[in-house]
Amino acid sequence: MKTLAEVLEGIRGADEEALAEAQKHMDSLIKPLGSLGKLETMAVKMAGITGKVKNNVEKKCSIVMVADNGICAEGVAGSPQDITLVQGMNMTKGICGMGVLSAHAGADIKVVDVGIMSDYNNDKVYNRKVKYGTDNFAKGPAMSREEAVKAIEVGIEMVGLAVSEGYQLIGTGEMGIGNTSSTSAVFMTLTGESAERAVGKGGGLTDEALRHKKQVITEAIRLNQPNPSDPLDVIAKVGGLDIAGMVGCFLGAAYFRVPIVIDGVISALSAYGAVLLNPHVKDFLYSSHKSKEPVYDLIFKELGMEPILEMDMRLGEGTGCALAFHIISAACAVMNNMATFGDIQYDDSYRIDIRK
Ligand SMILES: O=C(O)c1ccc[n+]([C@@H]2O[C@H](COP(=O)([O-])O)[C@@H](O)[C@H]2O)c1
Ligand SMILES: Cc1cc2nc[nH]c2cc1C
Repeated sequence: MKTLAEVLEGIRGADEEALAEAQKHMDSLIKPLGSLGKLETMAVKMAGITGKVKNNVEKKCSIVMVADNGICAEGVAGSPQDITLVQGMNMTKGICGMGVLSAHAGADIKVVDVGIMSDYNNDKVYNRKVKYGTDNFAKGPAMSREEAVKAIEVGIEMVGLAVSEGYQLIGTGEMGIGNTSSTSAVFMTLTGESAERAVGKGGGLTDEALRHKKQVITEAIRLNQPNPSDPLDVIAKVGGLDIAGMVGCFLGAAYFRVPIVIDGVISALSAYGAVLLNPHVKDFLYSSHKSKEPVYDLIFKELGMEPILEMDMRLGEGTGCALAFHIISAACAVMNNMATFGDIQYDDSYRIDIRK
């Protein structure tokens, strides 16, 4: 099993030679230059990850980090806290939103208990419980730095396992009532952003409850004083085990050189955390849908990325990744299967490149 330190040390950026070769092949295909837009950039990006121009992403899975968040005690979430456990179990049966959409996309699911607050009987769950839910970060740190590192290493381990099983494309997912609070708290600390702009209604809140959520998060940051230039300190003090587990997935994907898809707002924040820990991680990231939770846009601006779908979704779980899988696979089909001008023996010198 890889440690966080080994992974941070071992991550390398995109394969520049493969990127250049892939761009050359893409530009030789029978179409106006750049006319397949993001499908082109997605297919070329894949080459930078794998080192190969042509890639197959048919074997794919989503890794779902399930954990409880102690901040729920403050009344910041509209859903009952035990939905975390209930949905975690439902995910192993494939009956929840992400289960149905993943099956539809031909993707497998790995459900990981990185911190559910209760015990259960389900051997389909990867039990990697770091602790029985985070502590309430309105009263003190959510967890210790060591626990945050352990949860990150769970994510790294799960991606390593998926890669050893032959998975070629990884999705991220989470289930953790209260985790839009930790997501906003981490982002506000890292960037200095205000609660007004960075806190939303998550799974559903009244306007009054939203005002309370903003207050609780602002106060919690003041109480814990996380160090904005130390992402691990921030994740430990005002983050969550679900977030830490996903940070580990993104770092692991970069280390093992496999493409990984960002899901909704919690996943986006985790990707941002991983990029802060090692900027090369960005070379391995694919976006999916734009989450309706307001901090999503702020995170994506920091990441310098754009979502590929706008579907008014805000369920999380890994639902957006399941949709993106179809499109990433389509991008690879373009690179793999379209003919070149050379193949059809047609002179392409008339083509004008109107890309910026
Ligand atoms: O992924 C998103 O963009 C997203 C936005 C809002 C809510 N969620 C899901 O809802 C839960 C968190 O919402 P909340 O209100 O309990 O903090 C968590 O289990 C997420 O899967 C997910
Ligand atoms: C049922 C349910 C499923 C969820 N999945 C993510 N957040 C959720 C919140 C609820 C309430």
